[in-house]
Amino acid sequence: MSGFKSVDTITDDFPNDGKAANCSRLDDDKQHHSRTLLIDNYDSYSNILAHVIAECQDNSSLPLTVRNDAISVSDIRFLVKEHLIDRIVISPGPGTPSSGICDSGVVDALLNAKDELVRGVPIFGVCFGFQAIAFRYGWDVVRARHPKHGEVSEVTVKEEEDKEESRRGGLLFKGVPRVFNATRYHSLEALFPGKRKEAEKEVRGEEELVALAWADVVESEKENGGGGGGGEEGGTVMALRHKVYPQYGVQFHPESICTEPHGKTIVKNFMDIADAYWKEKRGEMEEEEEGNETTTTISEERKTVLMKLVNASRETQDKKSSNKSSNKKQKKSAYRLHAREVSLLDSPTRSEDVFRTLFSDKKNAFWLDSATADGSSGTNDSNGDNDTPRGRFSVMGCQGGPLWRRVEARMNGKLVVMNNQDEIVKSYHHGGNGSILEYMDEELKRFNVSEENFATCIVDEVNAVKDGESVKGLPEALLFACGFVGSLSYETREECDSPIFFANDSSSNSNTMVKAALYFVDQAVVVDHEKKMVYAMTLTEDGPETEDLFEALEWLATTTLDINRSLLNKVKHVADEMPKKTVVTQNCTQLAESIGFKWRDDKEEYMEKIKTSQERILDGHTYEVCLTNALTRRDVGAYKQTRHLYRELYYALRERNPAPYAAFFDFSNGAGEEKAHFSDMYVCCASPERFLRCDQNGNLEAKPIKGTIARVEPLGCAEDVKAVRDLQTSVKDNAENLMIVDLLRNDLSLACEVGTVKVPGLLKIESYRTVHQLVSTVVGTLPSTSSGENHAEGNADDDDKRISPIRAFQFAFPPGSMTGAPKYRTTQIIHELENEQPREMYSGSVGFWSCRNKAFDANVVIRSVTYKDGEMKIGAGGAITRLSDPLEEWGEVELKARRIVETVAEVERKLEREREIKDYSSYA
Ligand SMILES: C=C(O[C@@H]1C=C(C(=O)O)C=C[C@H]1O)C(=O)O
Ligand SMILES: NC(=O)CC[C@H](N)C(=O)O
Repeated sequence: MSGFKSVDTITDDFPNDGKAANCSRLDDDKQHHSRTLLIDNYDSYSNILAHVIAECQDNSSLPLTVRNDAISVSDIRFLVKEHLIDRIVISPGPGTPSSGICDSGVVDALLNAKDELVRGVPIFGVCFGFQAIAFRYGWDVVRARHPKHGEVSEVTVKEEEDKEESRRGGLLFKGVPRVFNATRYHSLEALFPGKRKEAEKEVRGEEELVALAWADVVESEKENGGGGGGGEEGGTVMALRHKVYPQYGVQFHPESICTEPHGKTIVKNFMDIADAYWKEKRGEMEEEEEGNETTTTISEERKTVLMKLVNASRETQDKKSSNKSSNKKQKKSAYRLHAREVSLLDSPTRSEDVFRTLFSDKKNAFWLDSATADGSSGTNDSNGDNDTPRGRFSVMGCQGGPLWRRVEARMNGKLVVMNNQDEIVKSYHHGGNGSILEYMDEELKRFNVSEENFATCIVDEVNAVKDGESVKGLPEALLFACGFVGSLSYETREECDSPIFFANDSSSNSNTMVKAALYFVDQAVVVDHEKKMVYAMTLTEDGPETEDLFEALEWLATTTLDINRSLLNKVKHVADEMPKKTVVTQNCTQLAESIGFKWRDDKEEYMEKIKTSQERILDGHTYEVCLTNALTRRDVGAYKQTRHLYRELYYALRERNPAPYAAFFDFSNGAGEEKAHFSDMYVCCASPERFLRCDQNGNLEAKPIKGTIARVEPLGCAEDVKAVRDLQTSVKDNAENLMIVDLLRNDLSLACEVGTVKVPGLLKIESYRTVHQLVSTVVGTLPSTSSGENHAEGNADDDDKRISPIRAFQFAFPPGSMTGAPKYRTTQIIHELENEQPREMYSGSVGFWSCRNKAFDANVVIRSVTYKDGEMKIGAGGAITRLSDPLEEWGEVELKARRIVETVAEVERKLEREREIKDYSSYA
């Protein structure tokens, strides 16, 4: 597998980048502050494990986390000797310990270290880590008889009291019921060598490991603790310990949401065992080490690097706690938000009317559309299981005022920025590596709208609100206060922890591909569906009455007039023109082909790829693969015609497939400079899935979807209700979802404060026009310094140290529901299976990144049709697990693409008819 870093380099992209190194030894009182080294085997659950460890450590400090190829045994020896670490946790991970360095990096050498100092360090291995320990002591690590991914099993713990273990300060399972539930993610298992076939049996020394717990135990074996050492006729070994060294391992995942609360107890028990061990051993070891100065053989340079990491992780923690109370003075923001409001009360007006009246014929129009909440079209057809509103605000606009920008980033690092006069103001390779996320972060820092400004933003009432209170100021729940809106492609992942390797790197195709298309918006219209209000807002430079300010106020006045016009001017809706239901007898593929589309992988090819994905799963390389396919069509139409088509397409799509995170973007490129520098694109998206939202206070929320079942007409009938039940009880769908929930917990953990990552909603049903979905909610909170008042300070030094909301986005991107887990390895597998084809906007994220404290709300781009430079594209896919049936998965892909394909077919038919009538009348 390409892309793995070498063993003896510590990566500079380590998230805890620290200050200048300080090689001094720790003060004595900190010395025995148990420090854990977490070796991350490129897993997608390591960050949650880090949080669990932090919760178990005295001062909630995070472990020192290092990838398995970024540290050497000599490094570890140095850290132990300097009392900088005194226990090691080996994370889960893809692959097998039997592959040696390839999958396990330093782990293999660590477990095989000869010197007592390193051998003596207490070690706790999780899943891959567990298997690595077993492998080290001669067990076999082979394909499991009962592979499980995201499934919860009963684990039975050996009951007898173990004197040796108690001596070390307690048992690994102290306080855990004898039989408890734990989540498993493994394809391989550790088998006791004695159980191997006679012919293969090797002569080995005394057994060094003791099995402590089992799963998959048949009833008759429960009596004797689960089948001895584990083996063909026994259960699957779930926990082990070494007889002499304080080394422990568990095959299940203690950090999974479904192993709570026992997972944490087990980790804490390991910590206690390690503490007790050191109490007894430190003195002894030190004496031995006295005369043995040769054991740490790393260079001064290397020591500096290691100290930098240690200090950085310590600092992160200190910073988190100390900055909480700091109440630094706010520097005044240089930009100001102005707004006016129009009431929609007593009016049947919908956001579609507002968009059509104000922006339908405008250049660079966009619409972040909470379509499910939009008046009559928004039949919020949830079955009541999850009644929270799925989208309260819609944001729309077009080419705006003096601060407005059009931005496009390419894969080759090029960034082009155009102003509202159609002049290119910037065209460069940003920061040397073209980081669009960095660019956005910097710009949002510059344009920050302080909380004070947001709260006191004067909102002129246009229509006095009669009944009920009149609203003063913008609603607190509104995160958007101008800022970036747009679309980040799936390939933006190259700026995240998900490197891309194109075999044909030099091909101009991969280089000039659009990575991101955005507008920096300084004028926008916001519809509040809940309060039935419309706001026009604009961002201006703060200061005395400038011409810009005058123009901004004038824009507010004319825009509110236009909004009023949309109240009177009842526009034609798609709903009025199109049949609600079409009777199409062709299947999705036939229909798509009949209008000129072609799948990238036809049914046979796709099913073959599903099988390959499953092979990779069974080999232990991945637990779940979100595989996707794409329908494409070459479509070079006249500019005007294309613009018209995509607007009509979007109106129809939102009507026929209302979704809470829907969006329309006109990224067409007109003429002149714009044509010369920008791609010609449209995004029409009816996504039901929120990727990530961050509010003004740094509270993050992800709502991953996994589990899809078709609805049965008439909606709500007994069969339709049965479909909900089937989805709720499906082992496969529940497992898929749990895997992604744990993945998202992991992805939020990297940025969030320890103890804040929670799952307030697990496996809830949401129902849409054509499908029921299983949805979960994962939340977390950024350290308080990263949000709130401090942003306005503009103090670069301070700001750089904080985890900005965009960094949190970057840590979590690409959406885990579109990759599967573990993300790092799985995205590589996907890249290979999808013929190294970029997914482009599909699978990426559309949303806003606001000037209000960098709050953002971004979806997962699915159920979409996109257009770029002459190609129309509809992506669709689904999560593949060991339990997937290839034929059913193909059906799911067709199901997801179907409504989009139907909509394209219908709209084109309608436009064709209109053209014929027009031609006919002009002829007549
Ligand atoms: C890949 C798609 O959807 C993703 C996969 C889902 C699933 O496997 O059930 C559900 C929602 C999305 O996260 C798609 O719609 O194209
Ligand atoms: N979660 C894990 O660590 C998995 C370990 C190993 N790759 C397996 O599949 O069994």
